[in-house]
Amino acid sequence: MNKISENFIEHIRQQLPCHLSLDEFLAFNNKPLRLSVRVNTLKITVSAFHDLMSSKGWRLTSIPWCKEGFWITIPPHQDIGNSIEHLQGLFYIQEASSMLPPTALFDSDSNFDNVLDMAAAPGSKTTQIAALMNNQGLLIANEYSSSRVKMLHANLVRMGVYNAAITHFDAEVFGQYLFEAFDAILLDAPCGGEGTVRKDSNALKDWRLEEVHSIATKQKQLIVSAFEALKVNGTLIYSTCTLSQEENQQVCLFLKETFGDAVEFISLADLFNGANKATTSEGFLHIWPQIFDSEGFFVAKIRKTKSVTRSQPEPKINKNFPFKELSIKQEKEITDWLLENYSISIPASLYLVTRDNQFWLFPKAIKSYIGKIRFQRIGLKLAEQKGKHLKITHEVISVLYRYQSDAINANEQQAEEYLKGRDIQLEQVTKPQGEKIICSNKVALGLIKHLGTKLKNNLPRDLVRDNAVKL
Ligand SMILES: C[S@@+](CC[C@H](N)C(=O)[O-])C[C@H]1O[C@@H](n2cnc3c(N)ncnc32)[C@H](O)[C@@H]1O
Repeated sequence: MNKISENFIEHIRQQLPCHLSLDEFLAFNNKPLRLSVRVNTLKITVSAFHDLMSSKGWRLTSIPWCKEGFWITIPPHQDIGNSIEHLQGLFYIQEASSMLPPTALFDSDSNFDNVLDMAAAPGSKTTQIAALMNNQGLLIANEYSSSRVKMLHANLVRMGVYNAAITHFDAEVFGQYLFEAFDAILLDAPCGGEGTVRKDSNALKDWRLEEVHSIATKQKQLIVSAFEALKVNGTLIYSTCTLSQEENQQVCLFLKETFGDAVEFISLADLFNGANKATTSEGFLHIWPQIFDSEGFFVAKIRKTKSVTRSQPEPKINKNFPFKELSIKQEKEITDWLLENYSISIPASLYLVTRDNQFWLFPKAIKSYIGKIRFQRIGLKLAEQKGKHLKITHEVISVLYRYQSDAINANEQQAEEYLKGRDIQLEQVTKPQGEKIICSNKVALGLIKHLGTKLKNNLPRDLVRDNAVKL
């Protein structure tokens, strides 16, 4: 039994809609969650993924609000988080209700040139948004916690994202630094996590109303910042994995009180078949765990109908940007090197820059944001100059490589060995072939050096997984 504070039960009794039963709510909070994954269409199609994983004994059931999302039943003892397919970024283990905010943002085939994800780590929704943008335009992913920035970056690389830039701020700064600058913003706010008790049995053990109020104060500051950073006609999604109205409806209503009719709530009642079962009178989705047998969640969709007054003056612009664009000649040299040695073409939406002895690929759409805010990391690190030679990075292989017949296609045993950081012995001795890309299921794993007798492992040490496993 999950420990649920009596104070919380009393509090939620007052807020539970009258057509839902408290007993059922408590019973669902003690039910294990259904396992769900989202297919990463930047690396594999849904149908190819379906075929691949069915062959490993998975049964996939579609999630009604996400075309790429599936509840899965899997054979016992499969460690899917350490599987080759997971480490390759073919899928993200993501709770079904957490797929809703990006779906709500990209509803009715919306296409955005620039998106801000204000509280992004570990990146489940950032990587979902990048896939919905098909890696085009610009996706700024912000995270306040330093250790979580690292996870965010690792997930962006694993999932093959190249249209992103990472910032590392308290998200309150965006309204001031990037006023009315984004077509679309997701504020997946830090919250009390009351909807997560099915995966975190202690989530409701020490619940206190004062904490709810304190988090709600922060959420109000963050939603105001988000709204100020939104362009006119832009779309804001506000979401949480908590249930109290203080952190949900009341935060959105506070935004409306602050900005009046510049704030329009867009109803989510028709987002998917059955959404109306969880829709509030304002058109928000308030997902109680028993409605769709999921985590508890809240999603609001907000449009900005007109410009608002800046609450803080425009800050001084920082002109010191250490990266320089390449000359046409240098750019051609690097592009040819990449194509000839690794069969990688640079996508048209990226451009090359250099700093010290490094070469990077930035999304072109970043140009209008440079100097306005400090970035932690932009795009992809491509290569480093080592003497006369260029050394390619693992991240470029992982993100940009598309299968070619001259790659080494590892079998599952070899792929597992490779991800464990081991060399792969060859059954037949052949002529050494030098540096090559090794793939599994035609998706890159990384680099090896073909020595004739074995494939020398060149996976970066921080990506070695002792527990990597073939399913
Ligand atoms: C609900 S989680 C985000 C989950 C993420 N969107 C995902 O789908 O993977 C909230 C995140 O906000 C971060 N955070 C907390 N305070 C913040 C602040 N003031 N500004 C920006 N991010 C903040 C937390 O560290 C946490 O990573």
